[in-house]
Amino acid sequence: MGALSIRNVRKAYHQIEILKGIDLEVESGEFLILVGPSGCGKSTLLSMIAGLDFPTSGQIHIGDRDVTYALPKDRDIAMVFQSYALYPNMNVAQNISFGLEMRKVPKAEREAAIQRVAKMLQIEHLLDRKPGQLSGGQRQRVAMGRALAREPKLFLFDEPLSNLDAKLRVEMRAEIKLLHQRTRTTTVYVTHDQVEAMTLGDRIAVMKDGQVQQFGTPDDIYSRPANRFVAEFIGSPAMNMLEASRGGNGGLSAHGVELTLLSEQRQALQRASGGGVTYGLRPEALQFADTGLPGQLSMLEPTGPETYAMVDTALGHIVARVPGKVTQRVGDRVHLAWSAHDVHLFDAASQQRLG
Ligand SMILES: Nc1ncnc2c1ncn2[C@@H]1O[C@H](COP(=O)(O)OP(=O)(O)OP(=O)(O)O)[C@@H](O)[C@H]1O
Repeated sequence: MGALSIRNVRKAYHQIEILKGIDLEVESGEFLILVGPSGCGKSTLLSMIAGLDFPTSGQIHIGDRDVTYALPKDRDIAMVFQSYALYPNMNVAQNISFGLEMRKVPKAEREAAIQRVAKMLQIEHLLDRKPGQLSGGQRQRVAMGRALAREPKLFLFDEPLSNLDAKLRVEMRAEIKLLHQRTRTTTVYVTHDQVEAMTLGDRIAVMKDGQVQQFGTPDDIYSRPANRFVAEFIGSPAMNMLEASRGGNGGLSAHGVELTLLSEQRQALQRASGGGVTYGLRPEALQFADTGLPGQLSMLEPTGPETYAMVDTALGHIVARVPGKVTQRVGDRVHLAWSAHDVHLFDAASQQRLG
């Protein structure tokens, strides 16, 4: 049995089903990401795992215990929220040890836990300060310290970095990753940020409308998105989607342009429910070349290490993400080239992956 099992969990509020049968098995020590657009039910699912609310049906097991209807205090979990929820009148050391005190942990053990956690998070010099005297990042670290002090079975994070500025977010993201590598505590982490999802997760559950669209490693999700929604949600800029149709010769064409395919992709096309197929190309799969799909450069967005180039082609606007600076200028005629290995095919009607 895994560290956390979620079995056919459904939740309705006022007859509206918010979670529509969620199944997830999380292994011991794993870092699971719940990601999806606003309102897809990530936080609702996390509250069921935490015991802040109960499912309408289904079961939740932590280890071999059925905790579906157990209170939060009986689940051996620790939560870190986006609002740090520190006690303003207590100093950092007291904030860290408060949960232990409530559980009647002896003083010597509490002191040892404060030292262990403070060392791990490098906040030893802040132990006497009140939350009001700390920066956002330091407060977030204290909030994590409080959760870590208990050595819980399960660590739950609800968008813990969303209140931090961009630079601090990147730093704290790396710290959370290091912390997990050190403690190997099973973790469930909610975010709507795909970079956090890809960089932190051992596995990612991509959610939409109360359902898991795909559950896999970051590489699975990026390299073999299960459907069009996952393909467009993960990756920035988003995957280019070209509407194509099956030609008489077993291939694909769009606006009279023949699209490159591998032989296994031609075979996969036979699973399409109708004639319509969506041909997906990630911006990073495209290069400027001497020959290929012609188009006109309509916009350039240099970011420093790479440039996003918008090209108007017979197949529509296509975004290419090319390394470094580009020598071409807006208005120039260019050619786009790609390898058939980088093509993703989706059934236009069902939006499911074909190959
Ligand atoms: N207690 C509640 N009563 C009624 N509806 C609720 C309740 N809690 C959540 N919802 C609804 O459930 C849906 C999912 O909400 P949830 O907070 O889980 O989404 P989320 O994916 O975490 O979104 P966000 O990224 O915006 O936090 C929303 O439509 C929300 O309005």
